[in-house]
Amino acid sequence: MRHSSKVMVWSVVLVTIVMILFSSLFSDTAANWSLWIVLASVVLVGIPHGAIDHIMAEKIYGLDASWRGRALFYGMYFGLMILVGGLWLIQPVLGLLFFFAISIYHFGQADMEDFLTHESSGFTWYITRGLFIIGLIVFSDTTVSYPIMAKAVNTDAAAISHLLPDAGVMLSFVTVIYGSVFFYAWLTNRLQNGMRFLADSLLLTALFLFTGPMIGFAVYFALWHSAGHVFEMQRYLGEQNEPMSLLQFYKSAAPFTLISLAGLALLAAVNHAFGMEEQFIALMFILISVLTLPHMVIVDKMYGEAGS
Ligand SMILES: CC1=C(/C=C/C(C)=C/C=C/C(C)=C/C=O)C(C)(C)CCC1
Ligand SMILES: [Fe+2]
Repeated sequence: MRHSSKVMVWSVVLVTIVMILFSSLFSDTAANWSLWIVLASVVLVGIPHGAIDHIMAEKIYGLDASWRGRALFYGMYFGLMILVGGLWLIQPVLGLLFFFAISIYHFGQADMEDFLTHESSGFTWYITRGLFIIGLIVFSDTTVSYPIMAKAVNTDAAAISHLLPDAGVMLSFVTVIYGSVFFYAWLTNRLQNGMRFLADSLLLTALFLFTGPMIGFAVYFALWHSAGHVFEMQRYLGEQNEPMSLLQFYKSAAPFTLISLAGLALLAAVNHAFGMEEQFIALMFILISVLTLPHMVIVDKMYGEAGS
């Protein structure tokens, strides 16, 4: 997690601990609220963090404000969205696997920004970190995660649990891989802020084990991934002598956030009309995946440019 100040870091720790206590002490209420907590995370921070991609792209690719520059960006962005949407339509299982693959890379890349020394090239560490996060999301409570994944690929949860090894085995497996790979990274001086990385990993593990995939994801996505990302973009723009305040960030993010939310509302309305409320989270899941690929491409370029 990269955050701009100590106060931010401690606020994230505090919120995480409060959510862990809330889920443990009031587990029924937490379960009832979890969909709303995910929605709040996605709407208030998750979608806005991707909704300034057009501004980032302008800087990163040096696109000018000409029609040609704009057409290039939106053509690329929507083209990639349609590609992912098409994959979901034609081969939902591949759509799901592809989404997990890009989530692993994208989550891992953003998370490791603060913890890798400059000499180490990132890919292995990104993938290891991302695998751990997705492992926690998928296997921390499969009674919650499997039905959502099943809906997205038109099957039932039993089929998924039949296909995959036991969740406890999978969790231990990803934890052992994560632990050993990063122990090696630490031994070979590829890790910096090692103690903070350890604390960060333990806190995230506790978060998912105590709160499950929904609240765990909501907290991670808003406070680790998206907030960290916003600070990273602020740093990048600051280096380009174009500092961006938080208010400016939300203003710039407003148009595409609202368009995405309108899309989500449309999906919800169509679903409601067909009496398929429980599909909603699966649809939101697919919507996020469609938005993630172009976003990932731009963010990857940003990290490459920042040269970290
Ligand atoms: C499996 C699973 C989930 C996974 C969500 C993922 C994988 C989101 C990735 C988002 C990305 C990469 C955003 C980029 O900025 C949910 C919805 C928490 C619900 C429980 C089951
Ligand atoms: Fe992101």
